[in-house]
Amino acid sequence: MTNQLLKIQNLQTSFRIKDDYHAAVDGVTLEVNKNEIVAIVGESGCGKSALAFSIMGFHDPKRSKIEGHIYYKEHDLANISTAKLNKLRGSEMGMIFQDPLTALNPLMVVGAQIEETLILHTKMNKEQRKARVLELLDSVGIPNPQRTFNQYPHELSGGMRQRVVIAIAIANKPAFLVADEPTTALDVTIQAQILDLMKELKEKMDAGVILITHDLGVVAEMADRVAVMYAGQIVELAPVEELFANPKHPYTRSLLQSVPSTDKKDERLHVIQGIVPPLPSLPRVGCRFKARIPWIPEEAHEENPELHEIKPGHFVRCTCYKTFHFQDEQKGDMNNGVS
Ligand SMILES: Nc1ncnc2c1ncn2[C@@H]1O[C@H](COP(=O)(O)OP(=O)(O)OP(=O)(O)O)[C@@H](O)[C@H]1O
Repeated sequence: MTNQLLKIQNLQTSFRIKDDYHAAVDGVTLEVNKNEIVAIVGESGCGKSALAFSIMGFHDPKRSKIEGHIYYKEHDLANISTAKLNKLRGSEMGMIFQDPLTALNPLMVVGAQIEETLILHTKMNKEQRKARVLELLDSVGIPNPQRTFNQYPHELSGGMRQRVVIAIAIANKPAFLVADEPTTALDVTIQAQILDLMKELKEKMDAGVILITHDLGVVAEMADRVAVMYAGQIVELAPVEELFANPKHPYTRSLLQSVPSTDKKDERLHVIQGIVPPLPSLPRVGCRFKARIPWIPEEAHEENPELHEIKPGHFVRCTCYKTFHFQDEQKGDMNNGVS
C-alpha cells in the first residue's frame, strides 16, 4: 500500500493583474506522505501561500487560474467541483491560516464556530458536539474552555484566536493539514504547544502536513522534508537533516546564512541582496535567482533550469549551485557549494 497522501504535479497558479495572468506558483511538483511534515520556506512573495490556497481551493476563480494536478485519493483538487471540495475541506483536509481574524466570523461566538464544522461533517448530537468543542479548546491550550465557548473573537487575544483557528482545523482529525505560518503570532510557550499538537496529529492520526513558515528553527524541529521556494518555483527539496547539513542552492545557502545563531556571534549576518520581484516582472526564462547573485558568471547558470536529483531525495534547481560562493568569500575558501 502506498504511503502517498497528496501528489502535486506541475502546478501553475496564475493571478489576473490588469488584463494578463501571471504565475505565482510555476511548475511545482511535490508529494506529501502520510505521517510526514513537509515544510515550505522562502521569503515573502515566493508563492508559499498561493500554493497552500491552491491545494485548499481558496483562490477566487474569477481572478485566478489553476493548471496542473493536485491528486488526493481519487480526486484531483485542481479540477474538482466546489461541492466535492466543500465536503473534503473541514473533514479530511484542514487549513490553519496566517491571520486568525480573517479566518473567524466576528459575529459568532467561538464555540458555535467550532461546532459548525462538526454539524457539517459528523453525525454528533448537540451534547456530543458541545463536549467535543470543549475538548478541542482544552487540547489547543485554552485555559477556560467553558468561558471561551461563549466569547466572540474580538474578546480574545491574538494567540487565543489562533488557537481557536487551530481547533477548527483539527476538529475532524483531518488526514491532511495545511498550516500557513501557524505560530507566527504566538509567544514561544504557546508556539511549542501548538507545534506539539501538530506533531501529535501527524504521528497519532498518520496525517500529512504542509507547514509554511519563515522560521528555520521551527523547520528543523518539525519537518521531515523541506521545499525551498523562490519566485514561484521549488529550487531545492531535501530531507530536513540533509538540507541543513548540505544545502546546495545559492538561495537556500543564503537563507541559512541569514539566521542568527550563537555560533555566529562574532560573524556578520548574511543579507540576501535585492528582493523577490513582483509577479509581472518575474523573469520567465533562465535562473530566477541570477539577478541576486550577479558575481556568479552567466555560464554557471542553466538556460532552462531544472531540478536535478543530486542524491536520493535531494533535488536542486539550476547548475549554478556547483560554482556558487558568497560574494565576500574567497573562491579558495569555498567549502560548501561544490558537489
Ligand atoms: N490574489 C492575488 N492577486 C494578485 N497577486 C497575488 C495574489 N495573491 C498573491 N499574489 C502575488 O503572488 C506572489 C506570491 O504571493 P504569496 O502570498 O503566495 O507569497 P508568500 O511566499 O506566501 O509570502 P508571505 O510569506 O508574505 O505570505 C506575490 O508576488 C504576491 O504579490
